[in-house]
Amino acid sequence: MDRSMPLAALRGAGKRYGAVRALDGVGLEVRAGEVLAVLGANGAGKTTALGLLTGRIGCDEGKAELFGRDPRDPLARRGIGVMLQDTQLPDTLRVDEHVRLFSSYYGDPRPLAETLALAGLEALAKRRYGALSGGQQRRVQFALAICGRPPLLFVDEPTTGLDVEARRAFWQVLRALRAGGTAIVLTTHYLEEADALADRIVLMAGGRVLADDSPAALKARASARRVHGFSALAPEDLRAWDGVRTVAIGDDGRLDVSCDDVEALLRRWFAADPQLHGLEVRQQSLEDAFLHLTAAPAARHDEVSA
Ligand SMILES: Nc1ncnc2c1ncn2[C@@H]1O[C@H](COP(=O)(O)OP(=O)(O)OP(=O)(O)O)[C@@H](O)[C@H]1O
Repeated sequence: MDRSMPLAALRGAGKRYGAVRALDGVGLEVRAGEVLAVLGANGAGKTTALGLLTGRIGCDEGKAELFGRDPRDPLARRGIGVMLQDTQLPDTLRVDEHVRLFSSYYGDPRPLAETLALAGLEALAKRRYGALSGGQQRRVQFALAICGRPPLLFVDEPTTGLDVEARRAFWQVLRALRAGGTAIVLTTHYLEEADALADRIVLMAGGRVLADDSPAALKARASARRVHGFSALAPEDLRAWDGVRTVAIGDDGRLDVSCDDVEALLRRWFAADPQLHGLEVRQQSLEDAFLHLTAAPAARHDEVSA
């Protein structure tokens, strides 16, 4: 396979469920060795995007690629490990039996002990799956996703419901896998998780990609300050100015401008619009940047990067 080719990609991908547009023209790429976090609120389309990339469901529009093939091609799927949100496994099998069985599907599986250790299951190897707690069952599902040494791992909201300690321990394991060359796509609701783990964050809302950037670049974007004010000027006027990053119209009708240099912006804004009033200046946090990006669609469409 061409080394510059992404391991997996969505290209203009759309998916409908009846009247619901779960995905709408989504493009994203997963590159070798990276951790890509797909971040978004409930219903943003994260699981659907993972479903298309892993071949569990097909696109209605656009296409999905996995190792340059259709993700539904078993040859492509052989190279991935997947941990979904809801996985039903037989209750009566023991943990080690589950892992052995799954490992037997792969040509070059990890040794059982290594898989159990990575998933934190050493002490639970002889327990029946049905006798495990929810968090422990998640660990078994994770073990099954990694036992085949896949070069590309998909994990759907892996830490939802885990306590803080278990979440941190899981992050360590993902970091170790990445250090060993595994590319990882994880979906999460948690900004902190995406920030802690990801090389790149794809932020989704309403079935669309709102941002696709490194955490550092997103933070830099968030380091801008926001100025709100009632103005006779149109958003397009301000967008053309130096140092203005984004302009949107807020719920209260004020223009909402993010910029690098507040003083320079205000000098120019007052000169162009002496009636400017209702001013408010705020520092933007990372949380703010995400809330702002995932705001109501009307505001979202208004927003254009400067
Ligand atoms: N099988 C389905 N049938 C009908 N609607 C569906 C189906 N799967 C997903 N949807 C809808 O598609 C949209 C996107 O759902 P999806 O599960 O991809 O979101 P998500 O970002 O993973 O959400 P969550 O964080 O809650 O898991 C939602 O509006 C959801 O209700």
